[in-house]
Amino acid sequence: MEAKSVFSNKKDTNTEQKLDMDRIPAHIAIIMDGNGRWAQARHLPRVAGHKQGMQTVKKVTIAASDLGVKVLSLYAFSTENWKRPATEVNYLMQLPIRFFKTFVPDLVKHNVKVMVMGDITRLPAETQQAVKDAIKDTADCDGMILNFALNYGSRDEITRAVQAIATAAQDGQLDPTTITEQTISDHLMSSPLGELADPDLLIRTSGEERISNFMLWQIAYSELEFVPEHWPDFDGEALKRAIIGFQGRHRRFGGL
Ligand SMILES: Cc1cc(N2CCCCCC2)n2ncc(-c3ccc(F)cc3)c2n1
Repeated sequence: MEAKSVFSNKKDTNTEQKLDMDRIPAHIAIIMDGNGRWAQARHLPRVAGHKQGMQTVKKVTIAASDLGVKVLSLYAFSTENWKRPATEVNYLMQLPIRFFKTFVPDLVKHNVKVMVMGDITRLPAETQQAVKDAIKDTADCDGMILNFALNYGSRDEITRAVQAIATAAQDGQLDPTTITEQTISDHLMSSPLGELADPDLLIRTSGEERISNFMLWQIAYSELEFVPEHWPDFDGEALKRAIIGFQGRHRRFGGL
C-alpha cells in the first residue's frame, strides 16, 4: 500500500523528503535545550527563554498529537537544575502552574493525557498541586500521553529501582535469580507506559550532543537526533524534519 506522506515545506531540503505517516515513531522524547541561549541572543533575561519555551511545549504537543505520536516525553526539570540561581528555579516552579491554568482545556480538547516522571514531592506545594490537577483533569483522555520529566534524573530513577528490587529480595518477595531486564524496566518511573516506555526517537535541541542523565535505560535502542534550533525556535516543521531523519535510518535493535 502506498504510504501516506506529507511533504516537509522547508525549502532548504535538496531532496524530496517526505514524512511517511505510516511510520511515525510511537514514543518521542525531547531534551528541550537552548532556552537561556535563545534569550541571551535577544538580550533578554534567561527566564524569557523559559517563558517562550512553554509556548513551544504547547505548539509541539499539538503537532505531535496530530501526527499520531502515542507518547511525547519532555525533559522539563532535572535533578541537577536545583543548582541554578534561586530566582530562575522559582520562576521555573511557576511554569507547571501557568501551564495548568492556560493549557489543560486544550489538552482535553485534543484528548491528551498528562503524566509526570520524577520526584515531585520536592517541588513547592502549589507546583505539586498544579501537576496533580493536570494529571487528574486529563486522566480520562486516551489519546497521546504528554509525559513531563520533572525533578527527574535517570541515575536517581535507576537507583530507586535497584533499592526497591533489593528490598523485595531482602523481604523474600523476590528471588534474585529471577531478576531480568524486564524486572528493572518494571521498577522505573516510565513503567506506567508499558510497551511504550522506551523512546523510538530522542531529540535534543540547540546543537548540544549530550544525553544529560535523561532516560539512560530506556534509550538503549533509540535513534538520536541533535537539531540546531534552540527550543523556543523549535516547531511542528522542525519536528517533522527530525521524524524524517528518524525514518531515513534502518533500525536494527542490535541485530543485522
Ligand atoms: C519546570 C518546568 C519548566 C518548563 N519549561 C518550559 C519548557 C522549556 C524548558 C524548561 C522550562 N515547563 N514546561 C512545561 C512544564 C510542565 C511540567 C509539568 C506539568 F504537569 C505541566 C507543565 C514545565 N515545567
